[in-house]
Amino acid sequence: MDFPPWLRSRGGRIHPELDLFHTLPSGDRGVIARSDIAEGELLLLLPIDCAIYIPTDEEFKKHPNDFPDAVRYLREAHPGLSPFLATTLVLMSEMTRGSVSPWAAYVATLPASCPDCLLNWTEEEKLELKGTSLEQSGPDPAVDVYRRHVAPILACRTDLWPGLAAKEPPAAEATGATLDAGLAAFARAAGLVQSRAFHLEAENWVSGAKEIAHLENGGTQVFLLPGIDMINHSHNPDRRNAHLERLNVAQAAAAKLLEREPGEEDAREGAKGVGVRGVEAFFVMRADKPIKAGEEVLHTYGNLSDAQLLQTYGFLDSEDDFFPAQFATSVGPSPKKRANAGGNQTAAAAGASGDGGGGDGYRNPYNAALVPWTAVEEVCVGLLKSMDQALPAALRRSKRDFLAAAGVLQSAAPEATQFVLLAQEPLPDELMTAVQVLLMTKDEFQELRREFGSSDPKSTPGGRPAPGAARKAAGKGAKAGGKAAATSAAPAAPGDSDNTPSQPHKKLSLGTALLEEDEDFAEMVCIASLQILESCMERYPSSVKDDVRLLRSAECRGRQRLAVRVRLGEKDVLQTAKKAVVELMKRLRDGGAAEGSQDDDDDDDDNGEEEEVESEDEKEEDGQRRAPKRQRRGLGAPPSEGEDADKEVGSGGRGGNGDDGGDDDEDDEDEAADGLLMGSDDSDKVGYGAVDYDDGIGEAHDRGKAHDLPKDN
Ligand SMILES: C[S@@+](CC[C@H](N)C(=O)[O-])C[C@H]1O[C@@H](n2cnc3c(N)ncnc32)[C@H](O)[C@@H]1O
Repeated sequence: MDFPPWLRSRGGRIHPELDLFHTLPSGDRGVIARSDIAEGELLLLLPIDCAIYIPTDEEFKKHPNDFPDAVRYLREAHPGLSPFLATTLVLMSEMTRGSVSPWAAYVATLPASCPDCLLNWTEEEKLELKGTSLEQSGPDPAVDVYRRHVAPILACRTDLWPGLAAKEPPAAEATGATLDAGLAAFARAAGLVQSRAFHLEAENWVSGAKEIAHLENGGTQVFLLPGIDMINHSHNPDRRNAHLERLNVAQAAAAKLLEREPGEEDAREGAKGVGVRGVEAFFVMRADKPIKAGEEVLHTYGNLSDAQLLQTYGFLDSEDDFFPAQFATSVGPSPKKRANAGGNQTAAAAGASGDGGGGDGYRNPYNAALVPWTAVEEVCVGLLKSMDQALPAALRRSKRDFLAAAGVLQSAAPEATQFVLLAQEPLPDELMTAVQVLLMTKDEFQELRREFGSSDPKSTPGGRPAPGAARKAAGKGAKAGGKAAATSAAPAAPGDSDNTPSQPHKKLSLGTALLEEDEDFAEMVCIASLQILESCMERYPSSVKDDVRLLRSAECRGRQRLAVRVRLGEKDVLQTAKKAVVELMKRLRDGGAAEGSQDDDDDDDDNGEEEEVESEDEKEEDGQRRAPKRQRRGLGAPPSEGEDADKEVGSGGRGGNGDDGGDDDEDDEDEAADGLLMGSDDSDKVGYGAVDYDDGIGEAHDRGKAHDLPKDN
C-alpha cells in the first residue's frame, strides 16, 4: 500500500494539496504545496498509534497489545536502554519484517540512509572536523554500541530481528568497512532515528542533551512520526510556514479535526470519525501562514548550531538563506574589491563561492564553541609560573575540587568539563569564575572557600560571595558587565586536604567584583582568558584564512565544505569571546575606573557626571600608577589602548594569529575573515551534556538536538 492510503487507513489525514515526496531542485526530497494553502489549514494529522515509539509505563499498561513485539520485549528485557537505541531497535525490527510489518508503507518512504550524517563519513572525511566539537576520538561509537548492546539483543531474539544476528560476535576493532548485516541495518536505522525522530519530555518538549538526560526518570520519549518527518527544516523564520502540535482527543475534536471531510476516505474499519478507540493523542501539523502553490513546507528542528545540525541531521542550512544582507560583506570580496569591480556584489560573491548560491557568507547565530577545563587549567598554571607564582599541585587540585563542588565544573568528572561559549554569551560566568579561582592567591582562595561555604545567598546581593577586598564591592558585579550570579543548588564539597568547616552549597559565580577591585588581577584574568581562547583556536589545524580561502574555492564541496563551515562557526564564537574579553578589559580600565569601587562611588557622589569622563591627564596618571603594580605582579608594561587582542595574547608568550602585513589579497582575506568572525547577535542555550544510559549512545546522539515537539496542550 502507498503511504497516503496507509496513513488514512490508520486514521490519519493529509492535506489533499500536499506532495509529501517531492524531489527538490537540489535533489533532496521535501514537502511541496501543489496549490495555495490558507493559514491555519491542517497539513497532516497523525494518530499517536501510527508513530513508532517506546511507550511510557502508563501508556503501555493501558494498551499492552497495541505495541509491536519488539517494544514489549525491550521494555521487559532491556529497560535501561536509551530511548534512542530502543526506538532504533524497534525500527530495525519493522524494517526486517518486510511487508508483514504494520509500518511497511512507512518504512518504504524512508531514505536509504541519512546521507551526510557523521555515521557515514569516512575516516579521512572526519579529519576535516579535527579540533571541532564533532572531533571523534576512540572507536566508532556506532560500531562500539552495536558490538556491546545491539548484537547480543539481535542474537537473543532472531524472531524479532530475522536475518540480522551475526554468526560471530563482531570484533572490538570492527569498522564500517567490516559491516555485517546487523551492523549495516543498525547503522541505517540509527541514522534514520537520529535525523528524523522527535523528542518529547513529560514536562517539556525537549531539544537538548540535558533535558533528555531526565528520561531516566521516565519523562522523555522519542517518536518517529510518519509523514510529518518528511518536512524539512529552515532556520529562516521568513521561510518557515508550518508548526507541530500535539492534541488530546478532546482538543482534536474541538478543533473539528476528527470529522471526515465530504468525500474523504473512511478511516479504519469501525471508526466513526478520524481516530479510533484507544488513541489518546494526535500530532498535528498546520500551516502557520499562507503557503503558495509550489512552495516548500518548512518548520524548525530547533535553534541548533552548525555542529548540532551536522551531527544530528547531516546538513547545514543553505548558505544563501541565512540573513543574506548581513553576509554580503563577510567572506565575500572585500568592500574595497567590490568597489573596484563596481559590479553586482552578490553575483561576485556567488561566483567566488563556487557553490552557485552566493553562499560566501554564512553565520549561524546559534553556533557554539567548547572550551575544555584542561585548557583553562593549563593556561592559568602556565601564566602563574611565568610570573614566578607557581600553583602547587595540591592547591590546584583543591581549587578544582572546590569548583566542582561549587557547581562551576561538572561534579562527576570535573576534569572533563567543557565550558560552552555561545555567540550571544561568549564569556560564560562559569568560565570567568574558574579562571579567577585558578589565578587567585592561596589566601584569597581560602577566604573565598570560607565565605562561600558559609554565605547565605540572600546576604550578598545577587548571591555572589566576595572574598577579601572584593567583599565591599559585592552587589556591584553587574556594573562592569558581569552576569548576575547563579545560585542554583550545587553538591556539597568533596573532602580535600584543606577542608574548611564551611562547604559550598550554592553555585559559585564571581561576576566582575574582584576584577573591578583589583586592576592587576583583572589584567591577569583577561590575559589568561585571551590565551585560553587562543589555545582553543590553535586546536584547529587550519587558520581562519585557510578556511575562508577554502570556502571561496569551487573545489570545496560536499562534506569538506560542511566541515569547513562547522570549523568557521566555532572560530567565530571564539573570536567573539576574544573581543568580549578585550571589551571587558577596556571597560574595567576606563568605565570600570569611572564606576569604581563602593568607596570610589561614595567619594564621587559630590562630583557628579564630570568624574565619569576621565581626562587624558588622568588616564596618563592612572597608567603611571598602574605600571609599578603590574610589574609587581610580573605583568610588564601595560598594553597600549589601541593594541588588539591578538597582540596582547602574543605578549603573553603564546603567540597570536595577528597579521604581519602583506599584499592586497591577504588584506582582503583578513577583512573578509574579520567580517565573518565579527560575532553573532542572537543565540540560544546549547546543551552538550553527557547522557547516562546503559548503552551510552545517548551522548553521541543527543549532543545534537532532535526536532522540538510540543507537549500536550
Ligand atoms: C526529518 S528528515 C526530512 C525529510 C527528508 N528530506 C527526506 O527526504 O526524507 C531530515 C533530513 O532531511 C534533510 N533536510 C532537512 N532539512 C534540510 C535543509 N534545510 N537542507 C538540506 N537538507 C535538509 C536532511 O538530510 C535531514 O537529515
